[in-house]
Amino acid sequence: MSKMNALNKITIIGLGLIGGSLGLALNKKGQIPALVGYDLNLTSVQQAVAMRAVHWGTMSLKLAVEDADLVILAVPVGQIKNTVLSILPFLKDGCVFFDVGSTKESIIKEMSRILPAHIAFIGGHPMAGSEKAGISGAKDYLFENAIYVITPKAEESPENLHKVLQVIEWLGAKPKIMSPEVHDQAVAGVSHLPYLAAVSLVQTVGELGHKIPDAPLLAAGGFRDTTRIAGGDAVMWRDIVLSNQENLIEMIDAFQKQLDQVKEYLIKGDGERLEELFLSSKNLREGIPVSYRGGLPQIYELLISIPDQPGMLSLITGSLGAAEVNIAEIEVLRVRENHEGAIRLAFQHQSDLDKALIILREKGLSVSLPTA
Ligand SMILES: NC(=O)c1ccc[n+]([C@@H]2O[C@H](COP(=O)([O-])OP(=O)(O)OC[C@H]3O[C@@H](n4cnc5c(N)ncnc54)[C@H](O)[C@@H]3O)[C@@H](O)[C@H]2O)c1
Ligand SMILES: O=C(O)C(=O)C[C@]1(C(=O)O)C=C[C@@H](O)C=C1
Repeated sequence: MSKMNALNKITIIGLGLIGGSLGLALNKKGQIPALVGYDLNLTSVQQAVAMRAVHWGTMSLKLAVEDADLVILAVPVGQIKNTVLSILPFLKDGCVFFDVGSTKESIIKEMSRILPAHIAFIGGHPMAGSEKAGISGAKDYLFENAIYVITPKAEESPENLHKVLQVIEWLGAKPKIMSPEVHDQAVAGVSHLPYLAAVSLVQTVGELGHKIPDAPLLAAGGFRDTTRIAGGDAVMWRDIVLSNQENLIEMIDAFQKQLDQVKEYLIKGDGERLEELFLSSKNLREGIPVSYRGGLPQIYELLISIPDQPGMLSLITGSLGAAEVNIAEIEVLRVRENHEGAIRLAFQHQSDLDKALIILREKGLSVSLPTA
């Protein structure tokens, strides 16, 4: 990067899940002389410094942003405009704003109304996250392999574009340039509708719980997987859905049509059509790239069938631990009394998976690799 384009000071405004994760990843990369954080909440600033998500933090906006080459806005969508207005007086010429907001069209329009010509705004949206709000959930690997959408103006300077592309590269993410309008239509379907569907599912089961108090007790993996995102922050999601109203209403109509279709097949008892629909959905879902796991790095998995007897878990973890095989994730599946259960293990490296296969089979365990 030439001196003119240097990123000597980057400031992150909003040190929550996304701001904290950005800071952790950028700090780990070690390329930025000054990585500074600001948040309305003092505890978040203190935590960010303690976790080394920033080099230093402050509750003074002026100190935070003066001399910054890039200001990353990681606040809820509804806070972006006011935050930008309060920062503007302290910025040096040539500073670039880069946001992470989940919607783009309304933000970009607002920015073109309020920003002077010498301050650039490049819209961004990392397609990775979690339902955990706040810096405690921040992870340095959150954006690895994730798509990072940017929505620059057609006339944006190559120098400014280069700055945000450099940051995306440091995060290990994959940049994708889109128009704000197309981005918002796409995320209405792949991100915002799933959140509303999860909310509606949770509410439906909540109501069922009034009639059958034990029903929520029976909720297993299927319910948990399809509703995880409903645990997200209410204010963040309120801002997101309100800033993508029209696209989302269209998506809700499309979703309702799908539900009506299934309902019609059910009423008619049309097994053939239902099977066709389920098969086509299975195929469509399998067509979604698997190397990308919502921002998590590639992992290598295996499944172990285990008899229902004490000590199985410690046998597995103990024998892998003794061979210094590092387990990244462990999940106990389908364990019912007097039945075989299964354990899923995940590793960060293919070499760990290979070693684990040998060790566990030597212990007489039935180990398999999951199908795609
Ligand atoms: N959570 C996700 O999965 C996800 C993924 C991609 C993008 N985003 C977007 O990232 C942004 C941040 O989301 P998050 O999940 O990190 O939320 P979060 O609640 O974890 O963090 C937001 C942080 O911003 C701070 N904040 C709020 N208003 C502020 C203001 N006016 N000035 C300074 N700090 C302020 C809060 O104190 C908090 O620390 C949102 O715009 C969201 O749409 C979220
Ligand atoms: O929770 C996750 O795994 C996410 O990826 C969060 C998620 C999404 O589901 O689309 C939610 C909102 C964001 O704007 C981007 C990502």
